[in-house]
Amino acid sequence: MSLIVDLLLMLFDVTYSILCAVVRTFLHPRLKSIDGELCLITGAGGVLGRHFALEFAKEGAHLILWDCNTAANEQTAQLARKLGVEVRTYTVDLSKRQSIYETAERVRAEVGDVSILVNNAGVVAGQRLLECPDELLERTLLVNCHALFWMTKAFLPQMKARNHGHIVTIASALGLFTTACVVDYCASKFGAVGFHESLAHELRAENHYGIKTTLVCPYIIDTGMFAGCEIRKEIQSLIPPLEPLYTAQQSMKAILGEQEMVCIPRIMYIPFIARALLPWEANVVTYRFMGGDKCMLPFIKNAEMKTLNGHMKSSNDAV
Ligand SMILES: NC(=O)C1=CN([C@@H]2O[C@H](COP(=O)(O)OP(=O)(O)OC[C@H]3O[C@@H](n4cnc5c(N)ncnc54)[C@H](OP(=O)(O)O)[C@@H]3O)[C@@H](O)[C@H]2O)C=CC1
Ligand SMILES: CC1=C(/C=C/C(C)=C/C=C/C(C)=C/C=O)C(C)(C)CCC1
Repeated sequence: MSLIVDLLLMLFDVTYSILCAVVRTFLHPRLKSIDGELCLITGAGGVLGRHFALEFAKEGAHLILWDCNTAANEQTAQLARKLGVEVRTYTVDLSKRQSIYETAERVRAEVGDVSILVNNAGVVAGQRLLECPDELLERTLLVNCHALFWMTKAFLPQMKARNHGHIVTIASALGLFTTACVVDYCASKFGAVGFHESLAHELRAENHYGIKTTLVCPYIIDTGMFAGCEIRKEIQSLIPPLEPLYTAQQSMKAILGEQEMVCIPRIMYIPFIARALLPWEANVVTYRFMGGDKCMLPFIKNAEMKTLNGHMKSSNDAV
């Protein structure tokens, strides 16, 4: 008898959550205030990280900015301070667990408890598997995936103690479906998606309803990180690379609306669902038609040129 009651309740909850999601899609959800909250952003010297810092500052959040690039991080801090919030910067190597734990300890001692954690820093090797040095492959996994464990272990305990906080994972569309020549990146972002979802379940199972989680899965963003990556020309005009500011603003809407997951643009839900529903070969031919199968080849060429020129990525002066 209790099974039938539970089943009916579950079906009611399923219907209710679908209706809520549909309503959310068409109406503007209520956005929470984060005025005065302490927000930590990793990769804050980078293009998207800088936009996040400025968007959070506009909402009145005080900032802790982490990056390995001290100069770029300071530039972000200067821009954010002009918006009237307190900003502290920390130089940290996210590929090193000890560096994360030591810097987290400093943040706790010097500033206090972080209530919003935005795991944004990310890297990509930009080479074919067999041509890529092991260290570069390993770095992608360490920065994009392992760092999520150490960051969360460092800052979640204080959130739990107050039953208040928000953990944001900047993953990727390539954490939901894959393409060729980005094995390190896809493995790390699939890892990030799995990490994020399991953590969200863990918090729910423990009734920590005050701690929110948001997973952000963007398509190509025009930041330079994936410079050259392109799909079939005719389709590219239908799905152009995202503007970094637009990506940050869409992500903010999801974060402040306490949305669990967002694909940017929304059309990225289609290849995500198709990957699960269609046979493998059906996905292969669709990708081939859309130029998704070889989209990384010009990007790899680009990355090779940059390596030959002695630097791995273009500058961060886009903001
Ligand atoms: N660009 C795109 O097309 C997309 C990006 N994303 C994701 O968005 C996030 C932001 O990307 P984007 O702004 O484009 O990238 P950027 O390269 O502009 O920014 C990344 C920042 O992280 C820093 N960083 C790299 N490695 C470390 C490390 N070991 N320790 C500390 N900081 C580090 C970089 O420093 P440095 O400059 O010195 O390397 C840089 O400042 C990433 O997670 C990325 O995977 C998701 C979808 C698409
Ligand atoms: C594979 C594939 C596509 C191309 C996806 C691309 C090019 C994604 C790039 C994402 C990046 C660079 C993310 C970075 O984090 C389409 C045409 C959308 C749909 C068919 C399958």
